[in-house]
Amino acid sequence: MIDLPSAHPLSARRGSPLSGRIRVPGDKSVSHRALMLGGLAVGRTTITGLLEGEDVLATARAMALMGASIAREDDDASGASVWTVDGVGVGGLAEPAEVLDMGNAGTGARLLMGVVATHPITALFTGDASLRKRPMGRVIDPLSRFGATFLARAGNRLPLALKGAAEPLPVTYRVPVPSAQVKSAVLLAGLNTPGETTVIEPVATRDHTERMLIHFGARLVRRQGDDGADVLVLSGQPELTGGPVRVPGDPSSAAFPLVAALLVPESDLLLEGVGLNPLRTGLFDTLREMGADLEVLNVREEAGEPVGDLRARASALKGVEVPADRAPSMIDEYPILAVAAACAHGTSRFHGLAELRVKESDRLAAIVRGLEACGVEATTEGDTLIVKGQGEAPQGGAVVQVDLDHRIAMAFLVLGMVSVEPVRIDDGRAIETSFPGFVDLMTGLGAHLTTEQETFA
Ligand SMILES: O=C(O)C1=C[C@@H](OP(=O)(O)O)[C@@H](O)[C@H](O)C1
Ligand SMILES: C=C(OP(=O)(O)O)C(=O)O
Repeated sequence: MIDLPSAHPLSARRGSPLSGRIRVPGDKSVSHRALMLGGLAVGRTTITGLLEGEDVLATARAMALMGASIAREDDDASGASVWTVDGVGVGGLAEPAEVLDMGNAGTGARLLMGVVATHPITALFTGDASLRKRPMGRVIDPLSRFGATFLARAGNRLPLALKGAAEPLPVTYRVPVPSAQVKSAVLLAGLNTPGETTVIEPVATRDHTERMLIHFGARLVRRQGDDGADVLVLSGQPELTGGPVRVPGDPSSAAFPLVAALLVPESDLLLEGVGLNPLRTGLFDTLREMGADLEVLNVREEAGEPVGDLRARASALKGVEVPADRAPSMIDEYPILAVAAACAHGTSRFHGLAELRVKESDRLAAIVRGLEACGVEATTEGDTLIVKGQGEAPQGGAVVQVDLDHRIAMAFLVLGMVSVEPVRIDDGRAIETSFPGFVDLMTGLGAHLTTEQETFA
């Protein structure tokens, strides 16, 4: 998306009730990992339902530059994308002859640094203007302990050069911030390291890397440490075996049409095949606490991940208090939760949100700025976000600056679907990173989204 020439403003205003049955695109976290582990496996991995968003395509390009053979096949009978990856085997990555441009993707950049850190190759990493501002010290520190060396811009920012360790040393690392990206970078570095790599995780975060490592045949043991922290022990240099991977619908993407259906009067929406990994479902629990009419149906397991259908019907929501320990299970959902809170009766308080400051944008600041512009009182106290629910439709009538942040973009378009006056975002291009087809999908359900300037009051 960084190559597109000019901004692409979008407006949302009130449309019809949202009804029907939809599938959201594949899970972004699972898609990145499927490409990386498929590329490190022996034999062929066939990925069904891969997210074809910019973030994931950047990972596909990077893995191909290091020797994996990656191809897009015809869609399957249900219309899901099918990709094949012929891997090089753990330790078999080739030095990339070009810079690895990870675009907008923090996950792609940080996890791939983990993979490269224990291969005897040098790779140059960069990204778009958003990714170049994000902190990389959190992976540079543990990956250096394996013997990798880094040359990065001031403040440990991209672009950076990474020289992987020729003779990696096993590491025991206690993750200092609740971050699945940091945990995963260390585990992925442990893959090509002889002996055991140990990650200690005091606060549980999404475990897609662990599940997928086991799915590909790695030996990973999980136990509880004396202080209650999770201890993950990975045996290095396994032979990973390629095979089928089915990517569930992304719960973080499902959140946007789902909250829109709760807020737009008379809506009734079914979202099929949504990933329900318990370390990702904090938003759904929170919305139910707010009074949402939200049902989980037909729960099943696909390729090691729980999946189900979600039915959301328009609901009167009330304010809620969300404790800090729930944040990791819904870390990407606060922008859209804040929009739900803005429409609810009563004040909501969301605690423990420091990590939101280092996402694609400073999301705490972006949420407060956007809500205030739309006539909603919102503020922060330390790492707590406070939103004063209107109990009725917010005023809207603002242009919200997106700063290359897809979740801010989609959240404020949803606000525009219910507010008195339309809401406009200055640039919708970032939506392509995680939710290609968002505008068409929402429009097909009854939402009114347009690029036309004159619809903005
Ligand atoms: O591991 C992952 O796939 C992700 C982890 C989270 O980031 P952090 O690890 O920085 O919390 C999340 O915000 C991101 O969208 C995806
Ligand atoms: C934070 C996100 O992604 P990443 O860190 O991969 O850029 C996100 O998708 O909300």
